[in-house]
Amino acid sequence: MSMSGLPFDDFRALLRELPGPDTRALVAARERDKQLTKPAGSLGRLEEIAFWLAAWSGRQPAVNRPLVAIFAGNHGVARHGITPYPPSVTQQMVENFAAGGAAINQICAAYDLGLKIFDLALDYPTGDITSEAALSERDCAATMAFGMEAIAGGTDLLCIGEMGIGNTTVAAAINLALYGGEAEDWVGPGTGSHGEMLERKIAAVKQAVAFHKDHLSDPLEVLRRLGGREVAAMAGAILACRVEKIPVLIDGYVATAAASILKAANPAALDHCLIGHVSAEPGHLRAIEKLGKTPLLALGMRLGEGTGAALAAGIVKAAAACHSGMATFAQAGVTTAGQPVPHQH
Ligand SMILES: O=C(O)c1ccc[n+]([C@@H]2O[C@H](COP(=O)([O-])O)[C@@H](O)[C@H]2O)c1
Ligand SMILES: Cc1cc2nc[nH]c2cc1C
Repeated sequence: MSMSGLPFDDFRALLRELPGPDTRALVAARERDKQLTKPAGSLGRLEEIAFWLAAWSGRQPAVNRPLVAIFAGNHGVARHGITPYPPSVTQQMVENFAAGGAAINQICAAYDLGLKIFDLALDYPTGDITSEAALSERDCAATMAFGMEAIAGGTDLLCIGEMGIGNTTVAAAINLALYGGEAEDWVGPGTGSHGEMLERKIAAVKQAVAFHKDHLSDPLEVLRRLGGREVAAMAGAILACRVEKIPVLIDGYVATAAASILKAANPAALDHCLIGHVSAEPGHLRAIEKLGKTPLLALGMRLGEGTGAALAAGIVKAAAACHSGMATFAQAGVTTAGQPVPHQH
């Protein structure tokens, strides 16, 4: 997209004019569903998923090129001792993804999903959100635009994942800014912060939101000040999918925080998205409820790296396959529900 005026202007315009669902494809899917060889409604949520795919892809439900995108970033706030792992682990895990050794690699192989990793200036952590903005407006907008390019190679279902030591602190700060409440409502263990480390994490989130408090009514300012590069890129990718008619599965606590920025800017902005899995991170369910969504899976995972979304992609693939592959009653010569058969004694 071309950048004109202030760096955020194009995103603000895009967020105001988001395309709606394709009602023709939605009606066609509802009609087809009625004819499939199953009792009406018997595929439960799989039917809803098929309708959602139709509405937001604009065609008969199909998942032929599912893709997991992992965005990786590093965070200045990590210097406060708020996470048990050093920021160098972000780069090391990026290498592990490339070598095929991470959990997400195995899930992608098991479910036949593509995987792309986008590492975002890992040697240059974002600003420490407790005392400065994470990103300049120019950097934030450029990173959102970069995220929009994640789908350039083509996909028909995007799973949004991330990797970034310290980013559950950033996600908690975003949620506190967007939704209020107490820092304790939004801060959880992340990779394993407990005791004094968890107290420092809570203090950092409080301090960050207090420091930026006069600038948090604008969701893009929340992203720029309290977010990070992978968070901005995820927001951009979700937005690009809306424009390109690509349904989206959102992963855990951090990916949901990125999505929440868009929802705060336009209440309809996440209608093309489902939450793949509710993380064990305690604030995740609360954040999902704020979005008015119901996660597809609850497996007690708290890994990130797109794993929850990727597992849910298996269900979405199955929903599309049922909808598009099943025979109709007429094709299979199966009798439809009609008048009740007289009761025989
Ligand atoms: O997405 C989640 O629900 C989630 C919950 C806990 C941890 N993570 C991952 O753990 C990393 C951030 O944890 P932390 O403790 O360093 O903030 C980052 O790489 C995330 O992908 C992710
Ligand atoms: C090892 C490790 C793997 C991860 N994957 C996503 N976040 C992660 C954080 C750590 C620490």
